[in-house]
Amino acid sequence: MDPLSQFLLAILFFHSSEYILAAAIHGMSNVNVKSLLVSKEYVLAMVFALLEYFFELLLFPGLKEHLWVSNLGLAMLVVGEIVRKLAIVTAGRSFTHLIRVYHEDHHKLVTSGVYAFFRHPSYCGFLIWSVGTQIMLCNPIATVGFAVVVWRFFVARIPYEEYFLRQFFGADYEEYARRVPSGVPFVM
Ligand SMILES: C[S@@+](CC[C@H](N)C(=O)[O-])C[C@H]1O[C@@H](n2cnc3c(N)ncnc32)[C@H](O)[C@@H]1O
Repeated sequence: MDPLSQFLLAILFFHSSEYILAAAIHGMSNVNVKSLLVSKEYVLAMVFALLEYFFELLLFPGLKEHLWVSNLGLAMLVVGEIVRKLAIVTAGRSFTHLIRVYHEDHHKLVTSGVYAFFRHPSYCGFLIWSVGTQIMLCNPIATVGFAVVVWRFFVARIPYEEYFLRQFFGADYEEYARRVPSGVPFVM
């Protein structure tokens, strides 16, 4: 299969599986179109990626013929998808797409499975997945762009999320955070 078809399939699989998992874990009545995780910024980024792909295919076709680069991107995409989905399944009802700011009884601190290796496995997985999509398309500009934008997004999000996790789980979260790395590069 060519990289463009793989890219379109990867996007379709990622979003439909996010929706299906959210519905399976939280119930159909608790999911809506937002569970597809498609924001305006995200659509713009993907349109930019496609424009770069077609522009370079037309002007520098040789750039798109590095099979090993495409396969490296495909491998990253698969690894990222697996890490993220393992995180969602492991955290179960504790995993919500929106960051919880109030504690609910069924929200338990998860420290097992992939959470024993990283505090933010789903973010780590998404970072690998998103950069992998661009390496697979042999898109040099979008590869750097996606890495910087997605990384910056998580750099801002993680302290906010952990502020509430510390409020909910106190010393247990402190001890967990001391022991387990974030999983996102350069985030302690
Ligand atoms: C989109 S999920 C992301 C979870 C985690 N940051 C990750 O990358 O796998 C965000 C929700 O997960 C919850 N959460 C994050 N880490 C958690 C943990 N170790 N145990 C339980 N809930 C957690 C947060 O309270 C938040 O509502």
